[in-house]
Amino acid sequence: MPAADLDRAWNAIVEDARQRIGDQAWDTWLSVLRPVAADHHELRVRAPEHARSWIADRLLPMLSASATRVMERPLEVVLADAPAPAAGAAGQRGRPGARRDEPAPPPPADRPLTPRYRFEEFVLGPANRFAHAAALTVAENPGIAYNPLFLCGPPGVGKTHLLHAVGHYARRHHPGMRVRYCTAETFTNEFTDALRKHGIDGFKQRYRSIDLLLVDDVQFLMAKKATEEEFFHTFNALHEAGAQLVLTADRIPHDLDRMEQRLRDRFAAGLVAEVAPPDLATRLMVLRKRVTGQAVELAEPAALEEIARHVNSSVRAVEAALVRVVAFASLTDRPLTRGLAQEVLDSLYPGRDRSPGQRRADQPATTVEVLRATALTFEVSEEDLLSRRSDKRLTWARKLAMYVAREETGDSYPNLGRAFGGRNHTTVMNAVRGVSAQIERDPSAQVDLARVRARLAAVHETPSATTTEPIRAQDDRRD
Ligand SMILES: Nc1ncnc2c1ncn2[C@@H]1O[C@H](COP(=O)(O)OP(=O)(O)OP(=O)(O)O)[C@@H](O)[C@H]1O
Repeated sequence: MPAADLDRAWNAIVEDARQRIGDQAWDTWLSVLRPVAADHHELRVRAPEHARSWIADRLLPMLSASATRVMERPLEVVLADAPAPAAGAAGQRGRPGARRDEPAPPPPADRPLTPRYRFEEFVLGPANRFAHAAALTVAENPGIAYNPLFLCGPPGVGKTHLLHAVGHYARRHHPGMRVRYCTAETFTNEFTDALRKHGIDGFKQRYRSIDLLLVDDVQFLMAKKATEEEFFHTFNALHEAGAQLVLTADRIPHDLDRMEQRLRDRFAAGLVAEVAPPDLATRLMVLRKRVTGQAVELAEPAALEEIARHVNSSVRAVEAALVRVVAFASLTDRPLTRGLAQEVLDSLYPGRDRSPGQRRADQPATTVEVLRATALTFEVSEEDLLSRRSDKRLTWARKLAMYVAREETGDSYPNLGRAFGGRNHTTVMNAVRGVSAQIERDPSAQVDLARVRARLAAVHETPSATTTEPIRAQDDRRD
């Protein structure tokens, strides 16, 4: 086939494949494969040396299907013969774009376990007792009791805490055990990177030569076909070798609806333990524990009750409310009383204590309302918030809006990404985590948050109230 025809055919095949597989990992490879020749039955492509076997197993069958569709005849896509290694390069990995004398990068460092996330720090209650018992049993008898253990529930109820606790316990009580903690997002990024840069073998070695694998937020694997498939093989290899897997997700395996059935089945085959939002007594216990740990001066112990009653969605929300109340007391130099807690929380969560009907159904706000409230607070337009403009003040306003939208709507990161101008879910997730950390340590961030919330209350109660005076936000903006 002449070169021009070959290129045209190849572009059409790649386009067909891209539309069907739509996955970052495969997309990476589609862009580095090069067609070299074709006859009536075969189209030969050149692939980077270090990933030939992976491509042959995973990608070529799909490309052959696309080729057959596009060319309207059976056409198999195969690998062209590998070029002979250049003199002096024997044994080196052929990373695309890498200089020959450049050493392969070191494998990514393990994600550390958070020191505080231990069983001893975990407050028990009816909503988490079962999950806690299951996690402890697995930590005591890894690979024997329940495998995998699948912890699931809404945000902020302690799934990550329990996951890390299993890791801490295993490191302390089973010396020599190889433990690895990662998020599903890290797994995805490392996998994509391994494919693109330094070879899949090192990646497999890192994830398969361990005894305990702890993976957070596996819902992020959904709809990423190549990564899902790699995770499936990792899962099987570890399981067959008797290694323990502990996974967390924001829903039960059955509801991971955009994930392959075989992976959902694997997840559900061990023990599924749900964690629910904490009851009042647990919330109060968490607050007491945090206050003791931080030597906070309480003028009235009932202040904690006020916080526990006011905030009931998750332990994370309870902890954040405590931080805000303590910060307010110290900034205004006032004693930490029940009245002060009520005052602060009323401004942060306005309307929560009113009777239904007084406020517009007392329902959570929508993302559109959050955008409007943030735009008014920061005196920018909603288009600016959705745009790619990245000056410091606007970026902070955008991140804050993402954080409030996540808190208010509980919507998924991908959905929020779409609502915020078609951004990637990772951008939203990083923004939410960044803002969450920022408001823990920075009083002016708390003030900004309170102002957006106050504006949101007005926007929410009076949907047309978009022309009210903007509330000025703090001037020292964060990144
Ligand atoms: N029962 C508990 N006892 C003590 N602290 C808790 C408890 N549950 C949650 N926490 C604390 O609440 C915060 C949020 O918990 P964690 O990150 O584990 O939630 P999560 O369920 O994994 O949330 P996400 O799904 O958003 O990742 C952490 O600071 C954690 O230590």
